[in-house]
Amino acid sequence: MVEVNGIYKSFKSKKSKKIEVLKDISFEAKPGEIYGLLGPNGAGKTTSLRCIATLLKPDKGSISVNGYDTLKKSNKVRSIIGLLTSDMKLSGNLSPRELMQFFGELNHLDDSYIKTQIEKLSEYLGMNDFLDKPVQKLSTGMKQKASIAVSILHDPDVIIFDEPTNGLDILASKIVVDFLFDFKKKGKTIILSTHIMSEAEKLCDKIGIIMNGSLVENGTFDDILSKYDEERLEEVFYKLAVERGLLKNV
Ligand SMILES: Nc1ncnc2c1ncn2[C@@H]1O[C@H](COP(=O)(O)OP(=O)(O)OP(=O)(O)O)[C@@H](O)[C@H]1O
Repeated sequence: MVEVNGIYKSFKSKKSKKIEVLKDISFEAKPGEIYGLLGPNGAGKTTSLRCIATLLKPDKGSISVNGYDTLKKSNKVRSIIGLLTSDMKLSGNLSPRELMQFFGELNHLDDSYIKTQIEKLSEYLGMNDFLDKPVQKLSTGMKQKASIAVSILHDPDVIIFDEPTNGLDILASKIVVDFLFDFKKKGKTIILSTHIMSEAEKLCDKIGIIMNGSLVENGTFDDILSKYDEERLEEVFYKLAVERGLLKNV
């Protein structure tokens, strides 16, 4: 369970000007639920996810993960979550197996547990053919699978995935989508960001639409669609963007 309560976050520009990128963001995601954070480029999706994952500290507000406050119990929170971000780009000579071993050791996991998880995840994500190849020789989809395997090696209860299908072809995307459904069935709490509306419609139980750092909608699809009297989320998104001056009404 993840509860985000009224968080604000600002960064300093080069001229020391304060830029507020998150303004009063609140939402929650429960076990067995996929929550999708949607928004245009620069809206604040990654910043929100980084705050939940304890990589950034909100200026105001609070976040709890399975009841643990992300500021007061950050180590505990890190042990509960699996984080996948676009800046986790894998490179170098290590193979997926070696990377999983390395990150497992870094997280103080038991060696026999690491080995069992490597076998299990490799089978599960279809990585057997490239488990021992250097990451730098892998395709984008293969690298993404390896990143996912690394992020969930410790069998986290909460999964935070920033644009998990970014750059993947339709087949590789399907593997990621199937994996997310499977994890949802296992009762995990999943929060993901995307700007692919169709993906959100297919995957998410609840969504939050974030624009210019504010959560402008938060709820189930049906609730949001009926509120705007639309059949497609895309149309709602355009309406909201026009209202906020992000898109011209043509
Ligand atoms: N470390 C930082 N320092 C200064 N500004 C930052 C920093 N990180 C993010 N920002 C700014 O915060 C805003 C929100 O960025 P964020 O990465 O959260 O957006 P996003 O919704 O994930 O966008 P995208 O879809 O393009 O990935 C942007 O204007 C970005 O330039």
